[in-house]
Amino acid sequence: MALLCFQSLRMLRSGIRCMSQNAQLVSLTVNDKTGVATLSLQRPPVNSLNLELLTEISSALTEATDNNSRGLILTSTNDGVFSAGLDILEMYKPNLDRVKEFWTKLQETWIKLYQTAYPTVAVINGHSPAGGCLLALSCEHRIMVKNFTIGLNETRLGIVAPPWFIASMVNVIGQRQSERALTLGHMFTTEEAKNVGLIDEIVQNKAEGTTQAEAFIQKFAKIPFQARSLTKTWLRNKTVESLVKNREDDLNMFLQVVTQPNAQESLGHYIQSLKNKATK
Ligand SMILES: CCCCCCCC/C=C\CC(=O)SCCNC(=O)CCNC(=O)[C@H](O)C(C)(C)COP(=O)(O)OP(=O)(O)OC[C@H]1O[C@@H](n2cnc3c(N)ncnc32)[C@H](O)[C@@H]1OP(=O)(O)O
Repeated sequence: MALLCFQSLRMLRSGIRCMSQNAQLVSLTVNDKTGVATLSLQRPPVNSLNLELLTEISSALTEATDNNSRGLILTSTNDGVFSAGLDILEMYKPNLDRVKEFWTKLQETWIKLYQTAYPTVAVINGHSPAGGCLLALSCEHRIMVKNFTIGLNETRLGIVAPPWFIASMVNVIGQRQSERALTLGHMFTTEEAKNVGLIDEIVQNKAEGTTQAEAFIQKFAKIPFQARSLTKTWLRNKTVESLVKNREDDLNMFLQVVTQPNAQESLGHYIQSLKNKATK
């Protein structure tokens, strides 16, 4: 409690204000001097994206919009894992109603993040596989701490990245590099990611990443907000519309793929391998 009060006091002094008071799996703060919001994922141990975390991310994005944020930094409270991607337990031996709700919330969260009017920067302060990589790809700028990995590794799990995951990657690194990386399920090191254009900057730590992220957002200070946001909408519209118009088909395809006996078997082995690794 004392620590909480001390932290709140320190935040107030630095002009940082807490938003999303009810959120538990994310924290949303805003810097009152710059209007930049910071959305931090905080679902231990690895920020795997389950229904509840996605729900809180989605609400936080709306709150940042309602608060007229000038920009948003997406990061993790875990220095080591940005996000482990989708929570595999949501897809393994799933309850049908819940898994439908889960996928629908993932679609909604991606659509919102991909289309925010304000500039978005991912400060990737840890590993970022699959769904974690998707979150980062959806931002406009990616800053990554050295010595971690990022990529769409779905094929390694015996599942496939949906077309909108693929499109998000192609829009950043192009067809050729995406084809090579996604079919192999390649996880790029920070340096490889920079070389291929998957990330924009390499930093030593999260604090440096945050400073750089604020500098990126500051570049838009003199650009009229609406002109910027409409340009972004038009640039990204084709990608988003292809999901918006086919959400039901996409859900059915997901259910079909993920409930295949082969996919379930692969997911089961993968969960076991993660558990074995964790107990070593
Ligand atoms: C329309 C077309 C059809 C579409 C079909 C499906 C499309 C699906 C699309 C996307 C899929 C995904 O996002 S799948 C998730 C992929 N993620 C991964 O492969 C990452 C796996 N995790 C790791 O590699 C590591 O955990 C880590 C590098 C992220 C962190 O390593 P660290 O050493 O710090 O932590 P541990 O490995 O010890 O893990 C701790 C703890 O967390 C559990 N864990 C890890 N990842 C996940 C996860 N993604 N979901 C659920 N749980 C996860 C791990 O098992 C450990 O648990 P225990 O402590 O209980 O042992």
